[in-house]
Order: sequence, then C-alpha cells, then structure tokens
Amino acid sequence: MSLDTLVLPAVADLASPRAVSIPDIDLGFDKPRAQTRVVVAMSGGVDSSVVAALVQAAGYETIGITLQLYDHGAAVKKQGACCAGQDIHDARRVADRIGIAHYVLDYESRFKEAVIDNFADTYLAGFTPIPCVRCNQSVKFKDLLETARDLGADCLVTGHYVARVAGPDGAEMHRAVDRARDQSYFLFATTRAQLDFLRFPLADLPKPAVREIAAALDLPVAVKPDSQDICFVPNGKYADVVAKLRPGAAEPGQILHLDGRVLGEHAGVIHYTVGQRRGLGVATGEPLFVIRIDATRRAVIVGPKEALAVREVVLSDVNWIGEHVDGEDALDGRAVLARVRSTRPPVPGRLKIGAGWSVVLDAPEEGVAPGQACVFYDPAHGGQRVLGGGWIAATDLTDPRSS
Ligand SMILES: Nc1ncnc2c1ncn2[C@@H]1O[C@H](COP(=O)(O)OP(=O)(O)OP(=O)(O)O)[C@@H](O)[C@H]1O
Repeated sequence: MSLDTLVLPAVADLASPRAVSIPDIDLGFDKPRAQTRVVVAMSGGVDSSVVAALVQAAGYETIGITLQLYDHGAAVKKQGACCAGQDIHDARRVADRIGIAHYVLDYESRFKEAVIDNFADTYLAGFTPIPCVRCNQSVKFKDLLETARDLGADCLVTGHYVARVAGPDGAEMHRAVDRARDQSYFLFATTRAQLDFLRFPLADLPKPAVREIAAALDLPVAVKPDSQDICFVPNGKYADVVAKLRPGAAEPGQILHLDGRVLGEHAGVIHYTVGQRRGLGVATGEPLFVIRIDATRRAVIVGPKEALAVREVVLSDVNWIGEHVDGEDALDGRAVLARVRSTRPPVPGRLKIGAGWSVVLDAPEEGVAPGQACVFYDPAHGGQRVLGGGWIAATDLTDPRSS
C-alpha cells in the first residue's frame, strides 16, 4: 500500500473556548482507549472533521484517512465547481489542528470502476442510479475498511448520520436521531460483517450541535457549507457526465404514449427518470409523466399520473440485516416499512420471497424508479431499525413480463 503520509505530531489543544459541551465518544472496546487504534474517514467536511476531533479528544489512537476519489483538477476546470482538492487540503488542516496522523490515499481507479462507470451504465440501462450507495458499499466499506484492517485498526469511523446499536444478535443499524440528516437509506447495503467494524459517532447528534462543536474546537471547517448532491457531478449536470463517459447514451429515440402513440423525439434516455413531468417537450393537452424507460428500444414511455401507481417492487441484490432467520423463505410475508426513494417516507408493505425478492406495498406508490433503492425498516421499532434493502430491478409497471 502506498501512503502519501503527512504525520503531524503536534499534540492537540482541544480546550473549548466556548460553553459547548463536547460529548465523550465511547466506541465500545474493552481495552484502554490509548491502545485502541481508530481510523477516521475524513472527507474534509465538517461532519467527519468533528468526528475525528471527538475520537481524538476521547483518547483513542486516531488516524485520519482521506480518499482521493476522482480527478479534482479536471472537475474544477470543466465544471467550475467547488473543488475536492480543497477538501483534501481541509482534511489535512483539521488533522493538523487536532494533531493526528493523516494519510491521503489514491482511490481514483477504484472509484471510477465501482462508482462512476456503474453510474453511467445504470443510466444507459434506463435506470436511475444512486452512486452514493455504491460508494459506501464498495469504496468506503470494502476497500477503505480493508485498508483500515491492514493498518491494524480496531474500527473504521465515519461521519455518516446513522446509528449502530448493539442488539441480541449483534450490531444493528438504526436511523440517526437527526431524521432530516439520517443517511440510513444510502447505507442499506452495509453487511453485518462491515457493521461489526464500523462506528458512527454522529448517531445521536443533531447537525446544528455538530457545527457548534466544530466552532468550539476551532476547526478550520466550522463554517464550511455542506456538500451538495453527487460529489463527482458538482454542478448537477448528470447527463453531461454520462454522455462524456458513454457517448451512445445521448442517442435520440421516441417518446411513446402508453397507448402506443408516438408523441415526439427525445435527446437520449439519460435525460429522463420515472415520475418526471417537466422537460418532456410534448404537448397533448393532458399532463404526462414518464412511466418507464425502455432502454432496449431507446424509448421513453409516458402516460397519465394514475399510471405511475406501483404495488409490487421487484428487487435485486438484497441485503438482509434484520433478525436471524433459517433461510430467506422464512421472511415471506414479513411486514416492513419500505422506502422507495431517499426523499420518501417509509410506507407499509410485505416481503414476498419467490424466485427472487419483492415488496408488495399496502397502498400504491408513485415514481418508483428502477435503479433506486428500496430500504426496509422494522415496523416493530417504530421504523427506527434498518432491516436491509435491495436495488429496485423492476416494478409492476416496468417489468417487461407485465407489458
Ligand atoms: N473522500 C473521502 N475520504 C474519506 N472519507 C470520506 C470521503 N468522503 C466521504 N467520506 C466519509 O463518508 C462520510 C459520509 O460522506 P458524505 O459524502 O455523506 O459526507 P457528508 O455528510 O457531507 O459529511 P462530511 O461533512 O464529513 O463531508 C463522511 O462523513 C466521511 O466519514
């Protein structure tokens, strides 16, 4: 492993100049904290900076790692946006301030393969991807986690807003106290083994408290704005990124009504997502929505709002971290609260285990897009516990078997 090492030996003076209570972080190990080695994933943002400072202040042997994930120079030049190179610099300044070792690791090729290429290919397949889940699943909780183990760490700590709770069967994942910040939807693919090694100290802290701690500890990122949207698409122009990586994705095709009428032409399926109303460029007198995308025919299928209603959500690559069961068949009919988009509240439904997994919702949901995640929460815990989830592979609208 090649490490771009910046070890900063200064001992941190974390005495708080303001009347803000600095929480003691207990990561739950039996051995003395000074002998417990902790790797903190430092993005250069305020959340993981506070986490690193709290872990250090609690007396753990703290190592900060920042991943260089994409070509910052190109991103800045092309998109004129806030620069991730600046984030690396910020992480170093924080590590310097609190006096911890800090490494910057080049994960560009892994990130491109596991996240950016997958993002482009998923769009090309007519799906609506969530690259943050892929990044958590593969880059952070697989590659970085392995690196942390290689470094002899006892755990990997991140600034995610999610809770890890000790349960009768081992570590459980729960939603964060700050529901507005809760990132459990994006972490559904976290396995039990990964959860064992992870710690999330921000589980109980509301974001304003995190900012107050950052200011009280005089962290150089205390007033840095929150990161927005997808890190490698800083100006929000997903289609440009995909078109550059996969030129075929921008090929035009037909806009078809559900009833078979050809309504017009589109400039590439990557510009559309299920549930979209704006920007269709067809005028028929009735409000029309994207009902499904047929990537094989390069067709965008539109129809009335009622046609968006979905009852059954077909899943792939399901990760179950709920109660232990003897074989997944035992989960057939299991009641869950299912969240079909990050912006939607969880709604009641039941798991259906047959040839594969699906969720049958008690009441239809609109705008369920293949490529997004369907995350299960436990109704028995007031929706607090995450039971797992899967990728939305098809719905009763998009499954070709149903058309
Ligand atoms: N480039 C990176 N290198 C190392 N760790 C990272 C990196 N990007 C994100 N992380 C870790 O993943 C966590 C969640 O990432 P996310 O992109 O959601 O950041 P965030 O909510 O904006 O938090 P932050 O304020 O720490 O940037 C971060 O708090 C951090 O622990």
